[in-house]
Amino acid sequence: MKHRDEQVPILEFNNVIAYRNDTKVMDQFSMRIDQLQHTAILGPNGAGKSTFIQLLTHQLHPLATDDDTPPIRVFGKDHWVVSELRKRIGIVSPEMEYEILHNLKHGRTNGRGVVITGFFSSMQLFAHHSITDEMKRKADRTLEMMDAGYLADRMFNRMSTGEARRVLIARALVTDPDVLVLDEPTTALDPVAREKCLQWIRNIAQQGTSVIIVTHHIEEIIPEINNIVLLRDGKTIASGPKDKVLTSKKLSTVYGHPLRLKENNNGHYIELNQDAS
Ligand SMILES: Nc1ncnc2c1ncn2[C@@H]1O[C@H](COP(=O)(O)OP(=O)(O)OP(=O)(O)O)[C@@H](O)[C@H]1O
Repeated sequence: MKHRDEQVPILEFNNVIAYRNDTKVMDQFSMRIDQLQHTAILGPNGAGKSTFIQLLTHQLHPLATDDDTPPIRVFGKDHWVVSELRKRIGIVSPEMEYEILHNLKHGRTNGRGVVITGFFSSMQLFAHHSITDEMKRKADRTLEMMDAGYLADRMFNRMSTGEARRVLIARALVTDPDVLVLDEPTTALDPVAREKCLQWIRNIAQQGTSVIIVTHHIEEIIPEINNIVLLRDGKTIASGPKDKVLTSKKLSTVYGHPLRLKENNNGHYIELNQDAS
């Protein structure tokens, strides 16, 4: 069980304004995620989801506020040593998958090696990284937790997309983070791999790690998610408990098209209202 100060929110974004090049891509974006909440940040293409992740990892910085209130606080603090922050927030994103594969062109790394990069908050292993036996054992244990022990010695660029995704989730979990952030976790997975991936994420959430899923796929909202943030054009359209925010009306607003929210045994999905123009 993790030791946490349950009074301190995991994340607070207060009227965040952010630019990419000269374009304003976050415009007064506010939200809060408390400890023990599992959250989906949902929005259409271009809503600002990748921007949110870049702000979270300090790859991008928000504009300072007029009154010096910190626009972003993570675990109650507005200043972090990035490598320390990355150990407390495990992230899995398509960009990371791409970057690790790209780096592998310059060297061969197996599943264990990819997981070990999580200890160094890096995308590849360098000669100066001193890898301990305990790190190797922890990497193997974390892979086994994801039913991926058999991938420890397999080269990363010889894995299927589903296998690589599991290894990246293990990489994100190897430092026992408080929070796991998943950017469109089931993209490019076949239906079986997708269901398995969602089941592992459910297990992780049930074991006490806060999960944040950033996505435009309603289907990725696992039952454990109890907090929803709807994002469009860099602004918060709505946020709060799932039963209040995940409605046909609010989703129609966020996606800019009339639609109906449906639910079956597998979870939520949407149907477009074809009568609407
Ligand atoms: N480097 C950039 N320079 C200028 N504008 C950018 C840049 N990158 C993204 N944007 C713009 O910022 C806005 C938010 O983009 P972002 O990638 O965060 O959205 P997203 O929700 O992740 O989209 P998707 O679901 O398509 O990945 C978009 O309008 C996009 O065109």
